Amino acid sequence: MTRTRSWWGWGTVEDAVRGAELRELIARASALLPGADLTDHPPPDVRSLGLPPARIAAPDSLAPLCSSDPMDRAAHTHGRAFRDVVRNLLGDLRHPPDLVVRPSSETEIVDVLDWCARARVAVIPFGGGSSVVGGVEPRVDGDFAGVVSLDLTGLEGVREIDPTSRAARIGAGTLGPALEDGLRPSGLTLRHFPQSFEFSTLGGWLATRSGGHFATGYTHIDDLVESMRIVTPAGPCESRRLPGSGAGPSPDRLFLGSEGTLGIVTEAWMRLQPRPRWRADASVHFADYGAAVAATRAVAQSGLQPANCRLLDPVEAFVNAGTASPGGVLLLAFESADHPVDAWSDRAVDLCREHGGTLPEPPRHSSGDGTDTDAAGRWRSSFLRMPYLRDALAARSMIVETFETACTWDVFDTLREAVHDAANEALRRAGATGVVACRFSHVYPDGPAPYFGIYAAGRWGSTVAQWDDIKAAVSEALLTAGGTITHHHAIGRDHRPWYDRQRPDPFAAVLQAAKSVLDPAGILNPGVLVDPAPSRPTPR
Ligand SMILES: Cc1cc2nc3c(=O)[nH]c(=O)nc-3n(C[C@H](O)[C@H](O)[C@H](O)COP(=O)(O)OP(=O)(O)OC[C@H]3O[C@@H](n4cnc5c(N)ncnc54)[C@H](O)[C@@H]3O)c2cc1C
Repeated sequence: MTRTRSWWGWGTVEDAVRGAELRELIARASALLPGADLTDHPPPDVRSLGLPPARIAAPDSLAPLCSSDPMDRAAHTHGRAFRDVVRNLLGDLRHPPDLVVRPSSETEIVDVLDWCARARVAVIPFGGGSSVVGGVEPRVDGDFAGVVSLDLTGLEGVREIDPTSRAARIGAGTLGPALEDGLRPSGLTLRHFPQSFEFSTLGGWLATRSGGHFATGYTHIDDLVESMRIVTPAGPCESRRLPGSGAGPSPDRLFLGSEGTLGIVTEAWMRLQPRPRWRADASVHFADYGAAVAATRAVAQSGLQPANCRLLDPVEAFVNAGTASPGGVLLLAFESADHPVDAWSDRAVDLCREHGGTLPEPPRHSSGDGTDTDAAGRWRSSFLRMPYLRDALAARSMIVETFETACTWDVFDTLREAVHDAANEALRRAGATGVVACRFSHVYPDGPAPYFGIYAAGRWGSTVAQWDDIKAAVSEALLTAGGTITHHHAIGRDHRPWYDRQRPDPFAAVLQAAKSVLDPAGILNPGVLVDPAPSRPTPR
């Protein structure tokens, strides 16, 4: 069945929450927040939005790649954060792109960049459009004649597989499912599964340094890339395929996380792995959250490298897993393509027991052909379903959003307390009732990546302002307590005030210098990550 991408919310129109699933969701929200007004606010008709006319027209040679269709422009106006979805529902599309441009080759990208530099048009690279930090939003200051959204999904496909070195050359516009489908006949996988997997692209992952859902080991896109090809306004740049190299600073590291400000990633050689066959998983309950954190740290520092090591605090366990456990629940999983993992799982469970953990059910072990086991499959589909549930609640005046960070273990307790205090105070200021939940998305030997969720009853028409106030407060708390403004969601436009304070000044100057060399006209994603250096008067 063909599916229609939603212009305003997550995923496809056909997959929106409805029927029994919707009734159950509303019942759960009412139980969590009694008295909340959960009246539905459906999306407006795009034709009624009255988008301003496009300010620019492409030259005839590029016109076939360009669309000024209102539906296209509306769908490329925002990313897919909570605040994006709500603004779409409210019909608040202040900064639509003038044109959506769809190249399908590097030559076309070069031609588009040439035209935009000449005509002073800003270019916003757009992969799947799943940014949650305003990274694809044409909110652009400066003297630009207009803005184009450069939709890169035409650069798609697995183009070449090297089974000997276990790597593949893949087009940057390839969406997650097509990428894995292209690799499947080889028995290999990229094994990179961000929650946005279905509607985000390889180029977007590289440009934002995305994090997959595995908790340790190879889960960041950074570790999976062998070489990258980038088209910059100053010319193409391609790194050599190498398993490792000590030849100076890494060129790939300059472009990883550059968020479309230095060039367009067109393709990359990515490291592959065989599909896992052996699995073991366990859920450990705790009576005390401090003990649960200590157990998680012990597992993270044990060298066992669990695929999943997701500590849910009691609120998160209740809201998202329907489990009541006063100290939270640690979800553990191990997997391997090569050997049974029971011994690793048993050792991790022993470590948890040493910290007071108990297992209501014995650990599960399985082996198979590399497709999901029932439990893993169920977990993955509920994980992929969450953004649809968020949209249904956002349309019913709820504030449902996440933010994430990473910190060293020694400051985690202080950071968590500071975030809770800041969020609760902001909720109080907003007159909203709600809860703050925390889970670890990733763990490292030296610290966790805490991922917070806010679930609150808001006021329709005010939920964006209410969320922005909460977000500013918790961002201050994160930075002050020693965390990072983001662990894997990137900087975009929304995290700039905190990122500018977090990064060392000399590094900011180097980034600015790189920007002036690679994008001398400053047309690429203005406002994201770094501003062009102020122009200096020419010496006489
Ligand atoms: C529901 C939901 C769940 C999410 N889960 C995760 C998660 O688990 N892990 C995670 O890391 N992130 C997650 N995200 C954030 C987002 O999906 C990631 O940042 C993702 O990597 C963006 O990919 P994209 O293709 O959608 O890129 P876009 O959103 O289209 O773009 C993101 C940024 O990259 C730039 N860009 C895109 N393509 C290119 C290119 N080819 N060359 C140069 N620049 C480019 C854009 O200009 C923009 O600045 C989630 C978002 C949502 C809405």
